[in-house]
Amino acid sequence: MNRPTVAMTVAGSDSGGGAGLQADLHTFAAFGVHGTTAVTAVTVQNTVGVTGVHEIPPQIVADQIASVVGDLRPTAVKTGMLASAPIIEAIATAFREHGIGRGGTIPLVVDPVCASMHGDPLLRADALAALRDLFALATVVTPNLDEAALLVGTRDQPDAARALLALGAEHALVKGGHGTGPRSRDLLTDGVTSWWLDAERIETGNTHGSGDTLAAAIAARLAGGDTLPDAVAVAKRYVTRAVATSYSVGAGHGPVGHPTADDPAGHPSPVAAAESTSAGAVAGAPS
Ligand SMILES: Nc1ncnc2c1ncn2[C@@H]1O[C@H](COP(=O)(O)OP(=O)(O)O)[C@@H](O)[C@H]1O
Ligand SMILES: Cc1ncc(COP(=O)(O)O)c(N)n1
Repeated sequence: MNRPTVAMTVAGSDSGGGAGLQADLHTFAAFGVHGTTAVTAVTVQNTVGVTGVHEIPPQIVADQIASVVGDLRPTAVKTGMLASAPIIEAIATAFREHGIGRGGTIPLVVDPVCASMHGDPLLRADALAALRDLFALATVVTPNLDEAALLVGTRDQPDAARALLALGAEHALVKGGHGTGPRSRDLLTDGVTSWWLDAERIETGNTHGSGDTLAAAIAARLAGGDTLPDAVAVAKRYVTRAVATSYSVGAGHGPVGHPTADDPAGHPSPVAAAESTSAGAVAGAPS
């Protein structure tokens, strides 16, 4: 019997279905990956904003991780909304115990979610230090420009990336979705090689869940065995299609779409430097 590739998201629930673990599961499904979850918080959320947060007890979050890893054996993990310092600390301990992240065998994508696109907080203000500590386990950390400013004090992509690597992340992917100009450029670096992942900026207010979708797509590809730069190149192409297929629902910001991926996880199609260059990425020294 064929067994599917398995990935796990450690994230919050968005009752509006556009972001959080709902976006992650849509993304995993689009890549043909079986998605599993450890829920950190339940948000009361729609397309207009977040009006409530219920945090899950830290031990229950850790137990979900142990339960899933012990049975379904995910081959990549991503994190999204983590809510509080005690939850982050319980997750970090569970990750170390189960070989998730640097020093282990299971790659880890840390999307350092701090607020919703409406500006509603999704992380307690006193949890920033715990979140920074988690970066030492990350195969890649994927802040947007606002999160980069909050976490490392700069919106300059190369400067932010360097600061994130100094905190222990193996790779930094500083996203440019919140920038200005006709292109939406993300910077990936491991400190030696850097890649600008460049795509057209699509004119739409419906980008709810774009960051979650990018990070989940990276995790889906890592779960299928891609290298990190290959996974990011495929994921960037995917999120551009996701934004292009976004739609209006509700009165506020609609979600990105989740079209079937061109490159399902588990079916390697190496993209590395050569092909990602043709997709708009440029490899070179950090600048
Ligand atoms: N309007 C857009 N057109 C094309 N790509 C976009 C657009 N907005 C965001 N992206 C891309 O979606 C991904 C998520 O970016 P960003 O919006 O910065 O993160 P977040 O959702 O965490 O705030 C990035 O790859 C970014 O370049
Ligand atoms: C539970 C949860 N997780 C993550 C986000 C971030 O998504 P966005 O930046 O698109 O609002 C969110 N709004 N809700």
